[in-house]
Amino acid sequence: MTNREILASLEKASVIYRTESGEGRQVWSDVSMDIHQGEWIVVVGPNGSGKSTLASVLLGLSPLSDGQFVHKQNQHRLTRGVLQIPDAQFIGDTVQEELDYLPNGQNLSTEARKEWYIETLSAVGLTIPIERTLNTLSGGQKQLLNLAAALAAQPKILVLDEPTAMLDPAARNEVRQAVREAHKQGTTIVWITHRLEELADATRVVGFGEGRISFDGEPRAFFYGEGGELPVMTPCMELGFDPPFVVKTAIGLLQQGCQLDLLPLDMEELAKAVATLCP
Ligand SMILES: Nc1ncnc2c1ncn2[C@@H]1O[C@H](COP(=O)(O)OP(=O)(O)OP(=O)(O)O)[C@@H](O)[C@H]1O
Repeated sequence: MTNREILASLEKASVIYRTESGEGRQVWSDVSMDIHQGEWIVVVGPNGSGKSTLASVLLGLSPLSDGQFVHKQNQHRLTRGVLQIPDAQFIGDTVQEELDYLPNGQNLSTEARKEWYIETLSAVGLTIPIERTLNTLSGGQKQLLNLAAALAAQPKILVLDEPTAMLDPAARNEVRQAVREAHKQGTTIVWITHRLEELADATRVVGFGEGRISFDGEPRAFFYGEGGELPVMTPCMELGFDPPFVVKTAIGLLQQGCQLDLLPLDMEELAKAVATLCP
């Protein structure tokens, strides 16, 4: 797929969660994947298929029951992220305390640190006073604060578990922009989502089905299949997802016998593909 440096690898990894009654419940089996420097991996799959377990494993929160998680770098420096339940990640009581736990601001003068708080928060579009207590923030603000802290820690791999789930369209856009910026600076992205439009930036799609990786490849192959034939059942459909409008339109055109130079992933590409059909 790529010859870039491997930052971390899962090798035949399994996870068993213990239920309250003490029984073991296997939720992951035989999961293998390499995460390469500079990738933007979007992880999709139905509810309960094991996507959040990937976030927990990468962030060092869920131990493996079998297999290995191999990484050269200290895990704390390697991965940072945003979990689905924002409160689970807070350490401090106020916004300021939350940011003070990060090593980055600790050696700054008082003046420079004030600037740093503002910069860190504004990277995700937050303008809240740093004195605010965390329990007075909305769910979306908490999610953004966690993202701000994760970005400020400058991890090698940024792990995002449905980071836009509680956000309005403007805040979703802020998140997308902030993550794009981090990716441009070299951060590797692992983005878990149910929103297929969030595949737009992906270099690779990993699809989970029932605790196993059922697809691992490029976004175009995810949406249109790999055979180069008229798609009937694609990896996207096999995972139970309704393809986005752009993909459905392109498949409809192919079914009508149109030859498309490019299988489009977004509206701009669809417009270009349709334009080539016009005399
Ligand atoms: N702490 C836990 N203890 C027991 N079972 C768990 C625990 N966390 C997750 N599970 C189970 O593991 C399976 C995979 O869960 P996971 O949260 O990884 O799925 P998911 O794909 O992220 O789901 P969703 O899209 O609903 O967030 C599910 O069946 C879930 O019920």
